[in-house]
Amino acid sequence: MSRVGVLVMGPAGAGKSTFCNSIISHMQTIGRRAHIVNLDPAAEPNKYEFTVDIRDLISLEDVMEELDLGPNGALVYCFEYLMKNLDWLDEEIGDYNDEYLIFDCPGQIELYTHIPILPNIVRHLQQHLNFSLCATYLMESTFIVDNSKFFSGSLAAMSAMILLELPHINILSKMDLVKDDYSRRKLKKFLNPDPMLLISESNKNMNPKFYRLNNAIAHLVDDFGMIQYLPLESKNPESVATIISYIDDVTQWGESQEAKEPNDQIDIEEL
Ligand SMILES: Nc1nc2c(ncn2[C@@H]2O[C@H](COP(=O)(O)OP(=O)(O)OP(=O)(O)O)[C@@H](O)[C@H]2O)c(=O)[nH]1
Repeated sequence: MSRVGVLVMGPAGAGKSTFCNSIISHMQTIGRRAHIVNLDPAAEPNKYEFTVDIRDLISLEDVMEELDLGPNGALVYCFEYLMKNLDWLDEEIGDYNDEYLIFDCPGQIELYTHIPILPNIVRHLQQHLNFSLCATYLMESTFIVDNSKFFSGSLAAMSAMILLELPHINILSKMDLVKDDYSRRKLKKFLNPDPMLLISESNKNMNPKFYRLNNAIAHLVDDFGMIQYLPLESKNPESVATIISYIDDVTQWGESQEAKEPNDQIDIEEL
């Protein structure tokens, strides 16, 4: 069997590291071997030890200091450096066969929009290291309680989907923080969204230019037709297990399971 890799992506603070840790803790419970590969050169100390850590190759702090770069420029430099030293990654990942590797990615959004570095790393993992990969993209549910923020977040998620061309799961994280009924009902609409319905509900009193921008993005999301989300509460083991079962489906880990229709089986109220 090839190895399974899960890319955990999303903007800063979306809950990526917490989700990685929850996956590890779930895997420990069910007796599956899993490891975190830290791809964030500015990562903080983590609950679980990183099995592979980009900071052993290069650290953001050193690059900022030595090359006098800001954090974003330094991050791009770190990834370009990683691209030139992929043999380091090969060696570190080495013999982790039949195991589950979780790639915790940095939160800089440009990595998922226009810089071609992540796609190159993805191709390397697939073609050189024989990984079966799944991308997850986390978006914090509390940020997107209004339609405009939902559209802009979905644009970023869509951009990651197009850039990476991987089996992809979009996730609304920190669902436990959304407590009032109105917001929960609203978020339910976002799980399997109808962009044209959402834009028709938008406040017509908004600035006309802003409305036209939202309308244009809504049409893009609608044309693309593949934006859906799964809800996640990282501290709820059942919620984490559900997401892992979808990852297993797309990476074909273990015995093939019956295909599931996302969101037909998950309801916010069930969380
Ligand atoms: N209530 C709640 N808090 C969460 C959840 N997931 C993450 N958090 C909190 O959100 C904050 C940010 O979480 P991280 O996991 O560090 O987010 P990240 O995306 O890795 O952040 P960066 O590495 O800075 O990009 C932390 O304080 C977490 O405890 C969740 O499901 N529910």
